[in-house]
Amino acid sequence: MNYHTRKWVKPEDLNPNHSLFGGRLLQWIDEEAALYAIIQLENTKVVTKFISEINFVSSAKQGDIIEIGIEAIHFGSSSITLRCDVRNKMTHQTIITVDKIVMVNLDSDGNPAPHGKTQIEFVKDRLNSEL
Ligand SMILES: CC(=O)SCCNC(=O)CCNC(=O)[C@H](O)C(C)(C)COP(=O)(O)OP(=O)(O)OC[C@H]1O[C@@H](n2cnc3c(N)ncnc32)[C@H](O)[C@@H]1OP(=O)(O)O
Repeated sequence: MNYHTRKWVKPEDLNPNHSLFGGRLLQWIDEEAALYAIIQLENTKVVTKFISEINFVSSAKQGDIIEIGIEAIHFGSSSITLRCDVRNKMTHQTIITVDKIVMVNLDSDGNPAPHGKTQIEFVKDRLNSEL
């Protein structure tokens, strides 16, 4: 799993108990999943279809640095299924796990469309193959 994104937990990210607000974390995860799917599928019209059970394992507090990891676990016809782990950057303690996030590739009319992808690709390899 690659941890591409780091976040610094700030006062505006906290709940009334002064720990990281779960809704904020889910917002960050959804955006990270969308970015990951857009890059993999090479299409900016991708939406979140399904998010499986979410396990809040531990909390984060103000000042913590957390990192969001995403990996693709299945390539469907129009969909890509992702797994997500969020952990404390310094201690690697898990904060949240999401087993399945299904993102769907859309055409210009907003309908599901085959993406033609079958495996994880890296942008640097795509650029090298264009040389
Ligand atoms: C990043 C964001 O913020 S996006 C904003 C939030 N998301 C949205 O607004 C999406 C709203 N939903 C929709 O517009 C529609 O449900 C669509 C276009 C995504 C999908 O429409 P559907 O009629 O369900 O499409 P369809 O039945 O063809 O399924 C499309 C794919 O999703 C998968 N899928 C559909 N429902 C589910 C489900 N409940 N769980 C897992 N996968 C599912 C299907 O298996 C299919 O994958 P495949 O082509 O790889 O086999």
